Amino acid sequence: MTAYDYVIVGGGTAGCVLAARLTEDENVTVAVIEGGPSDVGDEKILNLRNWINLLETEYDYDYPTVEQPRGNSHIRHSRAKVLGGCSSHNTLICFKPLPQDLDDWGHGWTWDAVGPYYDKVQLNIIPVVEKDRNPIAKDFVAAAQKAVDVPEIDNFNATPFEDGVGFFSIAYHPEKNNQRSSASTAYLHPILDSRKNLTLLLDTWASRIEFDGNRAIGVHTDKGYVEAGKEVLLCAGAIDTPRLMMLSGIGDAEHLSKIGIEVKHDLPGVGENLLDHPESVIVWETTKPLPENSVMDSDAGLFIRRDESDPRPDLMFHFYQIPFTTNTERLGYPKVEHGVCMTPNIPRPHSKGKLWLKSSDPTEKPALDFGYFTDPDGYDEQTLVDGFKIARQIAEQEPLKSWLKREIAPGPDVTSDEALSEYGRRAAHTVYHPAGTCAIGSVVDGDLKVIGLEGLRVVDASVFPTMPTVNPMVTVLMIGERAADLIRETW
Ligand SMILES: Cc1cc2nc3c(=O)[nH]c(=O)nc-3n(C[C@H](O)[C@H](O)[C@H](O)COP(=O)(O)OP(=O)(O)OC[C@H]3O[C@@H](n4cnc5c(N)ncnc54)[C@H](O)[C@@H]3O)c2cc1C
Repeated sequence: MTAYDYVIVGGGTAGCVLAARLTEDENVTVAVIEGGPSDVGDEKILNLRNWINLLETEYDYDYPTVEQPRGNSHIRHSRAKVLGGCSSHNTLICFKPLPQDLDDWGHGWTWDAVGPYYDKVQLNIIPVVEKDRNPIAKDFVAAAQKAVDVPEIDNFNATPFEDGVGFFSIAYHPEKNNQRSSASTAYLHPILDSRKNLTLLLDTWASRIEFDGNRAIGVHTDKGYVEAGKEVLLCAGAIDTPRLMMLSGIGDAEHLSKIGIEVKHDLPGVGENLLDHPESVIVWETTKPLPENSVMDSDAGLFIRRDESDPRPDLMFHFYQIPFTTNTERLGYPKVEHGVCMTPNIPRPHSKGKLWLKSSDPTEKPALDFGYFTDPDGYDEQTLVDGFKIARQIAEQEPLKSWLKREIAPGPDVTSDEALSEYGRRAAHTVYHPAGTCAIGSVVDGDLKVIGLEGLRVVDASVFPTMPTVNPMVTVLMIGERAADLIRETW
């Protein structure tokens, strides 16, 4: 058995940041327990455009959902099993959170306190460079400006925006064959050989946290026990962090007792508040094959603000220069050889769900109920309906219009709000942003310490009390950076 000052569970997006920052002090020892393999030299991971081919492979924990009576029960939730976590597997679209997104959080997590951490993030975040700007994506940007009267945005991270269209900022290296700039490549690769105080325990699965009274003192894994002299830091992500906590007896006492887990600490918020960005899809066949150039086939997007009482946008679209037809093909719509799609999503959904354990078996995947489209005010489904209507306005506008041969799904005959909602919910997908299941204020305090216990913090997307309007990875990186400072304050 070996002891370290800090034991990090999960070498993912936040875990890599913490590991790198804490080991800047050579007197501090850190072990990272990571369920997946290294990404070093693995072209399948490092080649950003290959992201779509990683779904449902050995790099993906691939979580199903429970039946979604008002949504799509077939969604597979991809979660990466590799060093760098989802930042090694995702599309690396990078957004600084909007100020109000953080001001909503409380407990010391305000824009003023957290915003400055953006400047510390080490990923190579840049607006898509000219060589990667596909002509049809450019024409989408031009058409959207005209159709819905929004400004073109050159850099979404320059200042907070209310609405707009443009190419995304993406963490990548155009000079290195468009390689991914992930939490692993940016924070760990440069120090892997030199930091003797950093130990990576790869292909190792954490199954239970050990306690001495109320203090976390180590972690049991499939390869043995790892002792933590100072703290255990949970960075296993919004599904696996609450799962590990519950397997360790931390969670709703009634639920844990029912499945035969000895209750260590009654904390009903664990696994509650399961958030996501749901989306749907509208697909067109194009008149001809498209030019090839791109960073990762979804390089541009649009934000719309319908509610003028809030400065933030409330409807977002990704524009794909490939037909993303996983869900439409299942519904019987044709597969097309050349096509594009727009995926309207709900930046601040009103529906939310929860996750729980089906049994005390640590190998059994938890039950995920996102509660998609269950909000009683119908806000979420109306957002998709509005999205389809706006998408069609854009498709009718030159210069995009002449690329498009026909609408494939849902098809031009589907026009009523009811029919668009029905289609939109059945073809719904996830933007792959689960969060919120160990929220600040209910499971952790403002220092990210698990409420009522010692020596245990959560540092990952689980701690979001509410969903940021924008894609969340940069927010997770900023949480990692701030957590490192909160921990260093105790030295
Ligand atoms: C396909 C896809 C595309 C996405 N695209 C974007 C995007 O373009 N922009 C954006 O902002 N966001 C995107 N996201 C979301 C974003 O990547 C995540 O919100 C963020 O990376 C989550 O970070 P995390 O640190 O919470 O968890 P993760 O990065 O998932 O890290 C968790 C780590 O813990 C490890 N782990 C889990 N359980 C255990 C255990 N018991 N023992 C040992 N190790 C364990 C995992 O292997 C993993 O490495 C995408 C996600 C996916 C899946």
